[in-house]
Amino acid sequence: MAECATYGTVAVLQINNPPLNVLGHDVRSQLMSGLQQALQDKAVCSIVIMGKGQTFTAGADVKEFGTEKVFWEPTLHSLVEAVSASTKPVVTAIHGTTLGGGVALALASHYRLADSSAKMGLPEVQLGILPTCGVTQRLPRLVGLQTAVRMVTSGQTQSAQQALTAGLLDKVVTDDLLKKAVGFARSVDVRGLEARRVSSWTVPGADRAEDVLDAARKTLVRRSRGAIAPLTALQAIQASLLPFETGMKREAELGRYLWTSWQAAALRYAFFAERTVKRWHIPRNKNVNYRTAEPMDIKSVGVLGAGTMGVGITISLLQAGLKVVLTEVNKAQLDKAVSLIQRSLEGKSGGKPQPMQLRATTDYSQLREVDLVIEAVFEDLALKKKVFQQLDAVTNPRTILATNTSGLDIDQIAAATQRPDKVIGTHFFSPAHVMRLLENIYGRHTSVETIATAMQLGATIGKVGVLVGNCPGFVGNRMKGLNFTEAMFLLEEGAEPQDVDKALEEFGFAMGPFRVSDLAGGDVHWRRRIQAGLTTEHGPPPYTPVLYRQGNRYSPLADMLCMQGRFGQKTGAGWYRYKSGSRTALPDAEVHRLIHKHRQDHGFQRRNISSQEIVERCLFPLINEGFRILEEGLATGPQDIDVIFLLGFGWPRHTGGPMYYADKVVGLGNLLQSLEKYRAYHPRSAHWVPSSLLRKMAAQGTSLSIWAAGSRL
Ligand SMILES: CC(C)(COP(=O)(O)OP(=O)(O)OC[C@H]1O[C@@H](n2cnc3c(N)ncnc32)[C@H](O)[C@@H]1OP(=O)(O)O)[C@@H](O)C(=O)NCCC(=O)NCCSC(=O)/C=C/CCCCCCCCCCCCC(=O)O
Repeated sequence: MAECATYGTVAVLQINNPPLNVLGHDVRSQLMSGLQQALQDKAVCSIVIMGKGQTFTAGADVKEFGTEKVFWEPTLHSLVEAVSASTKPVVTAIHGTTLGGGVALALASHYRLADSSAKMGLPEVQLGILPTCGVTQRLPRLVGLQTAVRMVTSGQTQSAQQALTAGLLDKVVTDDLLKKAVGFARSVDVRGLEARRVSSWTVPGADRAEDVLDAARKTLVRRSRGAIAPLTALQAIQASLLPFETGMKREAELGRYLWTSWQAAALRYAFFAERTVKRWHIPRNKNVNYRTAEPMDIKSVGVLGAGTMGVGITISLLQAGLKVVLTEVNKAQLDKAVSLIQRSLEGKSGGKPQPMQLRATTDYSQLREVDLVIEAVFEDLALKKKVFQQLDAVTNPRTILATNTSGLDIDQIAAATQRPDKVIGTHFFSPAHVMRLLENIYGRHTSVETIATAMQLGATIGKVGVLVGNCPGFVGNRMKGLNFTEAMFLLEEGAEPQDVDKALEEFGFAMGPFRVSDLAGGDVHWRRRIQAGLTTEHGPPPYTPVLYRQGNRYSPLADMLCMQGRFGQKTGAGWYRYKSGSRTALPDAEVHRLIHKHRQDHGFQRRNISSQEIVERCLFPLINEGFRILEEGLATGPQDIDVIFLLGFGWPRHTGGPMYYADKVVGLGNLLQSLEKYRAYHPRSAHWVPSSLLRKMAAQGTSLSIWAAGSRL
């Protein structure tokens, strides 16, 4: 856990708790006793604290957070204070990615050394808590308010060089950190120790503090969208302007407030959910799971289609060091894509992709030898089936064929080939090189090897792969679609697009559904509705009631906009209007007139609709659908659904995701009651009928977390 050794007059305490040296209770205990021994040993003049293996330490053990263990002595706080109070100089030697509590230990030490490849960060606000243990008090004294605010409130990591420039490190070294740290520790003089205690320093630039803090507060109010940790952390940093002990008390007070908040619990859940989804199984056949599966080795990938998605996918693959054959029948489109890809990679790595790594071609037969193909052509079932037939003919029979469809039937696409076991959905989210989610969809015949390979590919390219079953829209779009459906009903009943967007943005989404629709392009879903027979390019299908389709209430408002060519930002008009070259959504009188006339034509009585009703009506049907998805065995567990929404649809992370939010914030009983209430008002919408799983769980008074713990392997 922690090993102690002496090198002449230097005692070295090395954390050894693989894989990430997290500071659980055992590690803390051993570090504390190592420190005490070193302090008592007359032969020891200085002390080095460092880590073995991958990293110095990834910080506190987050698995302890929900338990009492975090308060067992020595707590992290006691350990950090013991380091700070040491009567012999302590040098912390950092390597790997050092986070949270690791930075707290470094700040309390008297000297800080790092390997040149090290990174340092304070991700606590991402877990809904504060960097306590004196970090908010020592860091500003060391690096100034501005850098401290940036590090603490963003949670982003700094490179060793950046940390050195900021004053966080005393020295950056290359190679043999142990030897260099011991050499450094030998050179430091105990007589200078008092001056090295950061707690005795004052914050540099304190005269400009108000300006810095005001500017940070304004930015954070806008950015945090309801998350309380960043603004609370700012208050703790502000307290660093007070005497050290007073600031420490304030830090502890604010730390306790966040520690017990529901948002901290939700963010902790989100942290582990992202890691849990890699432990997938197929609910209807638990023998098919991550343990029994062996992925194929993927070295080269073909990408078919060089549109926006194809380009983003290609960038992700190249960045991970895979060979890519980008295929597109339209030469001009292909050339444009290659130049976009090169520009994007130059910006990131300072170098063009190696010519060997990216081959661009208009010739399908060049895909013959790749290990896996990702098809990213236009979202049209007939076209995809034709493309898969061609791919089946030209590629090696062992090649996996993946489709980037966002909701079409995987089984129908697979049926166009002679290798349905090697066909899978790999649904990337736009922009594909930025968004971290990869929704992987297995069909009826997809083999376990194919599933494992798609999941492995996700990890290789730095995405979080979530495995789901095949149904229209899969998990993400199937649930998300209901949110938009209700949003339009709200317009019919009296809300304006900006009212709906504002309510959901206040809930924590970066953008409400109408702004998202304008950004993505309303035509995408319009075409899908046309394909599904819900509408036509000229209005409702013949003999179809305007407000009722396929057994459910239907709003034609989005179709009406599309029929006018209002597809959103790209056409300068959608649910809002846009000035040329601008992305700012401006309310549009024409849209208001269209909605108003529609209300009059169909006898809707306009009424005031509260933000609460908007949020509930947009989110509760979506959550109810999540329960149906679990019931139908289309997702391994609620974590999978939550991760899809957190990483793919901008669901506010501090609420944990739709299923967590329903379970722990709304409460399943309350959710059921609300669904029943809205169902009574809106009997023609099947999405208000509560799922039987929800009913059962609400009746039993059980929770999704208990259900998930029992079902996950
Ligand atoms: C970048 C990483 C470090 C590594 O990434 P990667 O290599 O891809 O590995 P992963 O797959 O992510 O992780 C591998 C497994 O390790 C698990 N893991 C990772 N980090 C932790 C962790 N910190 N704790 C536990 N487990 C961890 C992960 O789940 C994987 O497990 P598995 O394979 O799935 O089983 C990456 O991992 C990463 O970014 N990790 C994040 C680490 C992090 O967030 N660190 C900061 C933790 S918070 C902290 O350190 C805070 C310290 C100060 C407060 C301490 C709390 C005290 C109680 C407060 C009481 C109230 C206040 C009172 C005030 C007072 O008195 O002071």
